[in-house]
Amino acid sequence: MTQPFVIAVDGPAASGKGTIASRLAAHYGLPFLDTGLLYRAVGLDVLTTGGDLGDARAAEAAARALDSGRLSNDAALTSGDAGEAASRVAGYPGVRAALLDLQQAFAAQAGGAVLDGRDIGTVIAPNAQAKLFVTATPETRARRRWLQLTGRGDPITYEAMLADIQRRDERDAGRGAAPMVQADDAVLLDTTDMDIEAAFDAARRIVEAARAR
Ligand SMILES: Nc1ncnc2c1ncn2[C@@H]1O[C@H](COP(=O)(O)OP(=O)(O)OP(=O)(O)O)[C@@H](O)[C@H]1O
Ligand SMILES: Nc1ccn([C@@H]2O[C@H](COP(=O)(O)O)[C@@H](O)[C@H]2O)c(=O)n1
Repeated sequence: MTQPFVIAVDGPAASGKGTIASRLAAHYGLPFLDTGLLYRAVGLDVLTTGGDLGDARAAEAAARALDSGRLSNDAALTSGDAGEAASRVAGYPGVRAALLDLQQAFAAQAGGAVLDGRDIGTVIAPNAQAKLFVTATPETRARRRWLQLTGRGDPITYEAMLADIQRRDERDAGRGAAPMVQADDAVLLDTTDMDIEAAFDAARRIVEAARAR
């Protein structure tokens, strides 16, 4: 890939966007940022310092103080609690503003980048050359996340997982600040009936079509 190339991958929780995005990054030799980890880290920081997720100022302060270098290899960030905390703090415009420069700088790297999240194609990298909106039914996503979490010992039930996914979808799509929405120029990829291999192949074809434009 000779020209800078930005691939924006958005979609709801557990749709498989991170799996697809990291595989696209490896395939094209591009750096990858899972932007959900930023919001998860902020949410966890509020909780671990005894703060209140309902306190926008505390969340904004945590976002401004965030050390993005600590995002990899922190298993706590992938817990269900971190996901719930992330979606709470992600609704605060001050938190989103504090995390904006870091994400836009990542997207602006020479050569390009792959980012996944909720607002990559709409806010962070509106000029991205390839945009995907990855989705699947809530039941499919809940099952995938339930298998993932129970596989590592989390005792959550499928029913609780589905309720969590539905609550998060509503919050992410319904908030005023950078809501989760498919960008007008994003290609919808419904992975409900696809395994990981088929979903990656479909995503790669979408990116190839965008590169050829
Ligand atoms: N097409 C697929 N078929 C079956 N399982 C899948 C598929 N895609 C992803 N998975 C699995 O579903 C789980 C969630 O996938 P992933 O983490 O990629 O979702 P995500 O959309 O990035 O989630 P998050 O909202 O946490 O960012 C993982 O265990 C992953 O291996
Ligand atoms: N660009 C983004 C990325 C994430 N969020 C919020 O964080 C929560 C956790 O994200 P995961 O991708 O790790 O599930 C998510 O529910 C969003 O509320 C965001 O707002 N913008």
